[in-house]
Amino acid sequence: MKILLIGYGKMGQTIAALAAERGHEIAGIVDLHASQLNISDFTPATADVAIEFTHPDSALANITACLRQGIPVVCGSTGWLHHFEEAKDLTKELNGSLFYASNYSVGVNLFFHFNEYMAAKMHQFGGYDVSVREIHHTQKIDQPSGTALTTAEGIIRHFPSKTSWRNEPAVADSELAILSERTGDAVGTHIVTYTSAVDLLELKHEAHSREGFALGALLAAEWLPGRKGVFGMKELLDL
Ligand SMILES: NC(=O)C1=CN([C@@H]2O[C@H](COP(=O)(O)OP(=O)(O)OC[C@H]3O[C@@H](n4cnc5c(N)ncnc54)[C@H](OP(=O)(O)O)[C@@H]3O)[C@@H](O)[C@H]2O)C=CC1
Ligand SMILES: O=C(O)C1=N[C@H](C(=O)O)C[C@H](O)C1
Repeated sequence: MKILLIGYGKMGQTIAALAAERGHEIAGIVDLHASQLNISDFTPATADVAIEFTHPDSALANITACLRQGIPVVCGSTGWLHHFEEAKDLTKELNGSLFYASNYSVGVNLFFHFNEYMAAKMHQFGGYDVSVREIHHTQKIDQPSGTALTTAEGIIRHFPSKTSWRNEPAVADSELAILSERTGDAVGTHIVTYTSAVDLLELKHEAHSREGFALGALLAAEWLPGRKGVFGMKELLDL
């Protein structure tokens, strides 16, 4: 497959290396400083699919440009989801193909699945409070992480005494605290903690490298072409 890489930072470079191992060709690289190319230089004849990992402020514009060029796009950038409805509407209007995941790691998507199951069970038995903690490298721009937000949304859907989240210790019982920590080059850790008067239960995912994210993004890129609409890891992994 010919893959257009948009963003050639930590993720773009990890994906490029793994794409080569999987026999793919890099059709081109679009990056703020590492390349002079633009998305408008590419068409479906020159790129089968684009993979976008850039910045919260550029994700929507990059997705829009790919959709306008008719190139299916796999987006991994986080921190832009307040624009997700616009991206969905444009995908529909242009009969395009968009894949989005706040986290492409297969392990994290299993974590999301177990998180929802656990929230429902913990609420059913009662007596527990719940919080979310995420730990990332100091270069990370958005806070809380996209993965922590997906986790929080999963809890709020299944644990009805939490109705909103707050990115600091909770003030009201109905608030789900998401605590964010930035340290060194931590790749990404997410922990859900339930505490009661008598015990503590935790669900934790810790990424050891970026290769799990890169593999998931490539699996999505291999799966997306030929499918029209907006998709995510639940469809890809049949979770
Ligand atoms: N969904 C997932 O599984 C994962 C998501 N992410 C998310 O992916 C994004 C990128 O992460 P990461 O690779 O670690 O970040 P980096 O900062 O290492 O890389 C981002 C790259 O994008 C470039 N860039 C910035 N703006 C644009 C633009 N408008 N067009 C093209 N390129 C641009 C940057 O250039 P320059 O450095 O010159 O500014 C940089 O090379 C983040 O939002 C992060 O949260 C990360 C890991 C996994
Ligand atoms: O910026 C990162 O590094 C990561 N971002 C994603 C997020 O915001 O959840 C996924 C992963 O945790 C790494």
